[in-house]
Amino acid sequence: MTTYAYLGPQGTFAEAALRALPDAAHASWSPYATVSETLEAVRAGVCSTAVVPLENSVRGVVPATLDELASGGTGLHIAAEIEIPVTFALMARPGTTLDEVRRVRSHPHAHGQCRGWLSARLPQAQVLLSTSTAGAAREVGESPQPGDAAIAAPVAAERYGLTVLASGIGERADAVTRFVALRSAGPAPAPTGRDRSSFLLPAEEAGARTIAEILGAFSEQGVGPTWVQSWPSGNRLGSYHFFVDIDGHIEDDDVGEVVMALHRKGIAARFLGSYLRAGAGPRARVPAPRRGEEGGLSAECWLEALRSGGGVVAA
Ligand SMILES: O=C(O)C(=O)Cc1ccccc1
Repeated sequence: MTTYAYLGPQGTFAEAALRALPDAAHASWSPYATVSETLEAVRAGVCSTAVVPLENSVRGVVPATLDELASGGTGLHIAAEIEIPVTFALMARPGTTLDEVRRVRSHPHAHGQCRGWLSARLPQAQVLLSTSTAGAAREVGESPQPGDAAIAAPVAAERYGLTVLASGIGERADAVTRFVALRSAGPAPAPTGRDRSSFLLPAEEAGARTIAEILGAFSEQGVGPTWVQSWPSGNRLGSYHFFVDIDGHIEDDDVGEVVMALHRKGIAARFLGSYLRAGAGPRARVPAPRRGEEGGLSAECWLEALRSGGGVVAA
């Protein structure tokens, strides 16, 4: 039986992501307060798999998760990815009205997606950060202070006895967050034909190479990265680790060729896992270069437009 650790407490989006995993109904789940503690539960052997947020379609990556993956000591591989829609509600203890709200607690990614609403409706409210949305809701439920509110998933209001004062307060109704399930490094699950693979190119390996050289190793094999993130190594300005995702499985020939091509360039990529990719889209591969000029500006005209200061050009 899988034993899941997830970014808790109950009512987080991470919990919703866990629920979406195929074996969730037959697994045990334990909430942890922070991303680090969630991953530590797996490293310490208390749980087999950790579910943590990786990236949001509006606010971008979750630094705590990338920090852990980049630190090199995780010894964890991605076993699954889950994408779930995220919608936000403002909630407070029963009896509190919107006019009385003085402090709004939430996860930084939730605050970041509700800035417009907060500045329009609660411009004077103090923003307080919590380690998760449901953590913020729980703090408000337990807080004796009047005027406290939280931004969280509507389900967290029920869980912590709060009243929803406003819902759908995020900037984008279609916001999505990508979560990953991480477990101890080991052989990847068998290829399905709809897989994704993740790699970390550590700063010390990428060294003086340009990003073009690094990404060239992928495109030379016809493999287009679907996700690239540079992440500061902390050593000095300009020293980055690179996270790269590609469609395909480590067992696939072209993915294997990429790994070998990187190695020949002196870059020992760290493998972060092959797993069934979320979404049913086709495998991403490098498109053929544009040859004709049909239906658009010629490449020369486009360059000329940019050189003359035009960013937006009517075709
Ligand atoms: O705090 C949560 O509920 C999480 O799962 C992290 C998060 C917070 C805001 C948007 C997406 C994920």
